[in-house]
Amino acid sequence: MLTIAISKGRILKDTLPLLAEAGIEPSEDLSKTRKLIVPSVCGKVNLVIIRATDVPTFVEYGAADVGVTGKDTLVEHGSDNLYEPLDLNIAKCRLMTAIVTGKKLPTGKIRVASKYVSLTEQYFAKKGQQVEIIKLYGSMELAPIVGLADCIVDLVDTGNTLKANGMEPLDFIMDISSRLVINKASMKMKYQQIKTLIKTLEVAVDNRR
Ligand SMILES: Nc1ncnc2c1ncn2[C@@H]1O[C@H](COP(=O)(O)OP(=O)(O)OP(=O)(O)O)[C@@H](O)[C@H]1O
Ligand SMILES: O=P(O)(O)OC[C@H]1O[C@H](OP(=O)(O)OP(=O)(O)O)[C@H](O)[C@@H]1O
Repeated sequence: MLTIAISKGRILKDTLPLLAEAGIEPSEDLSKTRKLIVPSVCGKVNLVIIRATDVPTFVEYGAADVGVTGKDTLVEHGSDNLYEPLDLNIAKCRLMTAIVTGKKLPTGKIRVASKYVSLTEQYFAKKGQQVEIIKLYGSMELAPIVGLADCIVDLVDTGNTLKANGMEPLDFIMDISSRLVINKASMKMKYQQIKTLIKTLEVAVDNRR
C-alpha cells in the first residue's frame, strides 16, 4: 500500500487529473467527503488530504510515502530529508515582494509581513537589507494597507489580489510550482511502485507542456 499526501485546495484540484493518468482515482468525491484518508479505487493507494504546510512533515516522518506540495512550502520547511524527483508544473506562480502602489520602501530597517518567515529572512539577508519580519498566516495584502508592514512577501499569479488591494509587485524572488516529494526510506522499501508512479507522472506532465 502506498500513501500519498496531497494539499487541499488548488493543488488537489490540479493533482487529481495527473494521478488519474497513473490509474489512481479516489473512491469518494474529495470535495464532499469529510474523510481525511480516502482509498483509491484500485485499492493500492491511500490518499491523505492535509494542509499544504503539513505535507513535508508527513512525508519526512514516513506518515506518507509520497507527497505533493508547492516549492514555496518545501523551501520554507526545508526539504533536505526528502527526495524531490519531479516538478509537476501545476499551481504555478511567483514569490514576490509587493508594496502599496506608488510607494517606495523607507530607508533603513523595514518591516515585512509574510507567512514565509524563513524565505523572507534569507532573501533580505542576501540583499544586505535589515528587516523585522511579521509572521502572518494569510491575507498578507492587508498588512501594508493598515500600517502593519512596509511591504509583503507573498505569492503572485495574475496579480489581481494585489491590484484589488491597491498594491503592486516589487521584486521577483522565485518561481513556484508543485513538486512530487518522496520519503527516503519508502523510496528503498517500495522502490518498484514509486518508480512506476514517478515515470507515469513524468509522461503525464510532459504531455501537458
Ligand atoms: N494564486 C496562486 N496561483 C497558483 N498557485 C498558487 C497560488 N496561490 C498558492 N499557490 C500554490 O498552492 C499552494 C497552496 O495554496 P492554497 O492557497 O491552496 O493553500 P493555503 O491556504 O495557502 O495553504 P494553508 O492551508 O497551508 O495555509 C501554495 O503553497 C502555492 O504553492
Ligand atoms: O495573483 P493572484 O492570481 O491574485 O493570486 C495571488 C493570491 O493567491 C494566493 O492566495 P489564495 O487565493 O491561496 O488565498 P490565501 O490568502 O488564503 O492563501 C496568494 O496568497 C495571493 O493572495
